[in-house]
Amino acid sequence: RIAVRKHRSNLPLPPGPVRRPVLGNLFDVPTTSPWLKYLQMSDECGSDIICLKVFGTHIIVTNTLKATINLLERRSLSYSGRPHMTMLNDLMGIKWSLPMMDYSDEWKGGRKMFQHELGSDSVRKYRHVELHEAHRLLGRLLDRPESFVDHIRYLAGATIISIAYGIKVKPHDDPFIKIGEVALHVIASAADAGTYLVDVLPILKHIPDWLPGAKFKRDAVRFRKWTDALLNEPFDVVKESMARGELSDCAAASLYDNFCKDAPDPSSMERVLKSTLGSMFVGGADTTVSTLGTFFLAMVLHPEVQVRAQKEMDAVVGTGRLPNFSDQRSLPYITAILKECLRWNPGLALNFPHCSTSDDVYEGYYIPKGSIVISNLWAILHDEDVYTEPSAFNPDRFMRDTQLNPDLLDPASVAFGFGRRICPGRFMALESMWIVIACVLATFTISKAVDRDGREITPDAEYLPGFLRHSKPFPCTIRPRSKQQEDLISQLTDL
Ligand code: HEM
Repeated sequence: RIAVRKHRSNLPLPPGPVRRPVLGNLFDVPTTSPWLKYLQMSDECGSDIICLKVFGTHIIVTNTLKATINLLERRSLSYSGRPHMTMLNDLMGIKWSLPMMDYSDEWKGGRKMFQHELGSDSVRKYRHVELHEAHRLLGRLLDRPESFVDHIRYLAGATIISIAYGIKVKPHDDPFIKIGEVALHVIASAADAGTYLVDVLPILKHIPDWLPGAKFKRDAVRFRKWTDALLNEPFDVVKESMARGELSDCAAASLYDNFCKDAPDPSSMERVLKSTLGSMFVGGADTTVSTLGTFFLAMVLHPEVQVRAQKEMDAVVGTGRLPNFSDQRSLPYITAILKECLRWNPGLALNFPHCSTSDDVYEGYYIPKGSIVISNLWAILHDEDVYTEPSAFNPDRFMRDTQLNPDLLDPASVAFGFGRRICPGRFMALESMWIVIACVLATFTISKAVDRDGREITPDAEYLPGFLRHSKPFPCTIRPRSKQQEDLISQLTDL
């Protein structure tokens, strides 16, 4: 049943499921594969924008590119806030981080610093770090191919820690990598909508810690140790290196020189610097893991794609060296694979929620101030009017003749969000993922694992629950393509 409700503004809210008294749509908020359920609601309502109401809060979901761009980009001034999440912001104290920060001058200061280091041009100065970490990944894949997911996670952490803080992590068991992994894990579990009742009823944050129902407060104390460590510990190392005059070639050094050194109020700029670096760490340590995991899965399931990619690689790079960034233009099919990974199984199926900061009217519907606005990225990236057979993994869709087709919607313009809150790490993420995919395809063949009876194991291509999507663990075989490729890796001097 569909409800069209008149609001006091006299205009209807966007349509949505019928509301129950008091609880509203509490039981209509989907917990599994919400992107599919929201799309279904949208079809049932005959509207690309729908509304659910939970305890007085309006949740607006945009299911098409048109509606998303019209709200989050064309009216970005009114749609760039973030909803307040009591568990993360107040109890775990991560309101210092850019993704959680409200639209404010402090947020603008952090974005400016981000842009200064990781903007489309400036990010190029960190290519040597991305290449170095890609090489280290190859070495690890040679030694312990079965742990490929751990290696990708290590790569993501090591890359961002090096770029942000100039810290070269240890080859194994690095304490900063550990901090990143645990902090990201606790943030992800606290961010999952519906995990903590205190997010729905913020008043609960005042109940005493010892009450049986106050487990969330004890969780928050435990979690906060890790998120505080993420913010403070690498920054302490930066300060020590700076005091010794040894900090260079990283975002911390460059931002300190450009924003803090001669600032009228250096200590307040240093606070922004610290939280910006922490935001790089938070944003960068787990996101690329999701898309690179999808890449390994896709290669196992689609050997024909891998064969074609390796043919392109051999024709351009040959077999006597590894690819580097200067090969990018000559390797369009490798780029097409990355685009298809972002589209086929986007890291975030639903965009990080925005919050509207003024009343608005869109296509005759009333959108009240304070609404939570969620864009259904998965629905946009699986729109069959744009991408034929959207559930198929087919990088060729991005090719025209032998080049990239500029007319097909680039998944990167969707998967990283929209408007003023668009992911500021996207250029770095794209560069880092591209070089990893290129280096892996140049040196290894990824294929199905076989069971004890010699039968191939086909992964079921399922994903774990959570707002950041990681594929369920699957076995696969990762072997060097030839002795020559194995030697190329063993001879790398920067491992
Ligand atoms: C495949 C990799 C990645 C994906 C799919 C991704 C996706 C996203 C998305 C969808 C958002 C929300 C945008 C919005 O609200 O409209 C976001 C925000 C953000 N991302 Fe990424 N991201 C990736 C990598 C990174 C990296 C490598 C960094 C850091 C270097 C980063 C840092 C951030 C930050 C700080 C925000 C919050 C921005 C704000 O609220 O102003 N991300 N990302």
